[in-house]
Amino acid sequence: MDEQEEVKVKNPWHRPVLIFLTVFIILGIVIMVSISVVQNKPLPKKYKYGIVLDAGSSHTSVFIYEWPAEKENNTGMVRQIHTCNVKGKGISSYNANPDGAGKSLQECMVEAKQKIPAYRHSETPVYLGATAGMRLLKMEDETASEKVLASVEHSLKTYPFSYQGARIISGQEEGAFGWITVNYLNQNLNKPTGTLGALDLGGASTQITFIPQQEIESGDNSIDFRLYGNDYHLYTHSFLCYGKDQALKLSLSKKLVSAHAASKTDPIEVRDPCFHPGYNFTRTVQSIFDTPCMKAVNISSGIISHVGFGDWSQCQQSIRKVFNTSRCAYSKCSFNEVFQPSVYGKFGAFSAFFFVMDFLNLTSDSLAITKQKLEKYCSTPWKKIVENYPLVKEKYLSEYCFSGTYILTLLEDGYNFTSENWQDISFLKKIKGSDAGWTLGYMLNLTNMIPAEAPDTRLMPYGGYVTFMIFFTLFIFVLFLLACLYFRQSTRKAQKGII
Ligand SMILES: Nc1ccn([C@@H]2O[C@H](COP(=O)(O)OP(=O)(O)O)[C@@H](O)[C@H]2O)c(=O)n1
Ligand SMILES: [Ca+2]
Repeated sequence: MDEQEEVKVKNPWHRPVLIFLTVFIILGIVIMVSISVVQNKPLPKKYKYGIVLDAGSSHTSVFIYEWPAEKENNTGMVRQIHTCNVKGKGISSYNANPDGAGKSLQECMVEAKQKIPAYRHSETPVYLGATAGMRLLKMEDETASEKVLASVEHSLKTYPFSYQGARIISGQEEGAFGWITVNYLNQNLNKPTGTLGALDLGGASTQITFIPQQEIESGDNSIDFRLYGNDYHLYTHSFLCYGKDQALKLSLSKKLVSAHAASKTDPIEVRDPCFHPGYNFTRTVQSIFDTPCMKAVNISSGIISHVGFGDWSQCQQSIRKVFNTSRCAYSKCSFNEVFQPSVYGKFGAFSAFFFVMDFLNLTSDSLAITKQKLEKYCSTPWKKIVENYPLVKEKYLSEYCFSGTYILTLLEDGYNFTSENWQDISFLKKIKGSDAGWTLGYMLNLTNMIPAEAPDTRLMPYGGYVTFMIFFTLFIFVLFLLACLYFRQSTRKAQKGII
């Protein structure tokens, strides 16, 4: 046995074998690390696309979305890359000329073809959702609304995309998908953080959606979702006819009816505190009553003289008359006998809430200051307003005093916001570059891009994984070297002992 050990210690091949082994191991580690880096390198990003047309009461917008093909189910991955505003009015205005509705989409759809790479066209879904303007047309003339939808369907099918349907979405869908959009973009859905309520103001309807702290007493106002493994129980309501354009007609019709009762002049003069002093515009009675939101009235004169006198507090009084708050069959209501729990948490207010408040520079003041500023704005003479904003169309310019006052009254008297929680409302247009609105949520839902359960995630991110592998391999290598060193020393000791 001693003889054998002596032979081993004195073996002349011992050192070259050790060197060879070390080089071999280093080479092995280098190869292993290189393969792991190459293997796990992220592939060049490929994108997928989706198109949603928001056929609103006042106009149609085309939204193009993009997302990395391999990360479909991760939250916050879809982003808006382009919008196109269709020229002219909303599709519901083509009731007498349905073919025009489809044709109106042409320019924006051609633009969509240019924005999306051709190899993706055939797999890019296109959805059209129509909101309150078409809901009203359907109530007024169902055949006309079907013809308009058939016309936009025919038009959308002529493009190389994957047509997925054109339909009137319900008020609940409009509210719920707006809520999903803002919370998806804020990446609230897979975290235990609070969610953001959604306030959407259109021309013909308005939506309020949030997670309440109390029970939802009416089934129509309740919506349940399971998203990324969390259950959401939402309150939502859509008020048809309470978009800002329809609300203006409601309010004007009430003023017209009382002016008609009091005055014998022809045309009837309607004095309006919601329009600037010096504003004077001739309207037809028909232009106010051309909506199913009101019962037709028997007013002989076809013409009214609409005269402004700019008094904010009287304007608010007149607007309060369009909200019926006298009856409520639940523990609490917003207005028109609609159940609404107390508003709770933070809210994002978008669409016309933002356009109007942004124009009036009222997006970040307290409720008291907001009222003061609005009062001053409404009392500014019309001549001065026109001078101050030469680039804004007079029709839009004339309505901001009404719209601002309507927004305040809707939020305070309608939804029961107070000066304490006014600052919980953020007036916003976009979140991280994508418009707040129902379209993104609608597409995410229809393409199943928000899973009910949280997707499986990797143990560690790519960079962390590679770093870990390199350090771990080096660690093992160092251990190996130490072992070799130890082996060498112990054999030397053994050698000395023998000699
Ligand atoms: N730059 C803009 C764009 C729209 N708007 C208004 O925002 C509202 C958009 O409503 P909409 O067409 O989406 O109508 P709904 O179908 O949602 O009721 C209309 O009242 C437009 O006049 C605005 O005030 N400023
Ligand atoms: Ca809208």
